[in-house]
Amino acid sequence: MSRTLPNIIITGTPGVGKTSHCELLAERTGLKHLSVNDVVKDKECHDGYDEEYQSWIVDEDKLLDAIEDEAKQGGLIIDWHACDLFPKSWIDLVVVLRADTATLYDRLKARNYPEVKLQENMDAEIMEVLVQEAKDSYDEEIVVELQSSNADEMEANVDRIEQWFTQWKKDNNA
Ligand SMILES: Nc1ncnc2c1ncn2[C@@H]1O[C@H](COP(=O)(O)OP(=O)(O)OP(=O)(O)O)[C@@H](O)[C@H]1O
Repeated sequence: MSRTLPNIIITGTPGVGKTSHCELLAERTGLKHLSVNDVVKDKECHDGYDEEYQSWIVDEDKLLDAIEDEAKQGGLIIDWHACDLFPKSWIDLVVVLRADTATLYDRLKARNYPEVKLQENMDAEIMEVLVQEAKDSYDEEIVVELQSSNADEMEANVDRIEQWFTQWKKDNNA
């Protein structure tokens, strides 16, 4: 069964602005902001908490089971710092947000991240880990890389994704 609404992944290194983009986009489009972090916590899709990294150890199979029904219906904006776990057939657009390193450093520092986690995330952004993961996991034509270092860029990104959504609906619900 084909979806009447698309599923969009908004991904990128922690701190690039995924949540901020998803919230704004959800308001504008009526799509549902699916914070994977919240699903992992609320539906206990994890094997415990890693104190050193201060993050959940995600059980990907449980996570996929938890969101499968909703994803198959469509209409989700999936907010997560990884993208390779979601089946290709679920996904219509993958947005990889980027931020310049000085900006990202300040954002992560402001969160009081443990040093090891801060360094790992900075390295991931510099090495373009998420861009590569997205390109390796999905057809290149559905992967878009957008800058998110300031408010103007965020506004322009949300406008652009909203336009894509309007076009998708025209193309798929004729
Ligand atoms: N384009 C932007 N312009 C200005 N500030 C931004 C922008 N994007 C994010 N921020 C700010 O950076 C901080 C981190 O943003 P946000 O929580 O949206 O990132 P995230 O990618 O969702 O992080 P996480 O993966 O940890 O959930 C917030 O304080 C947010 O207001």
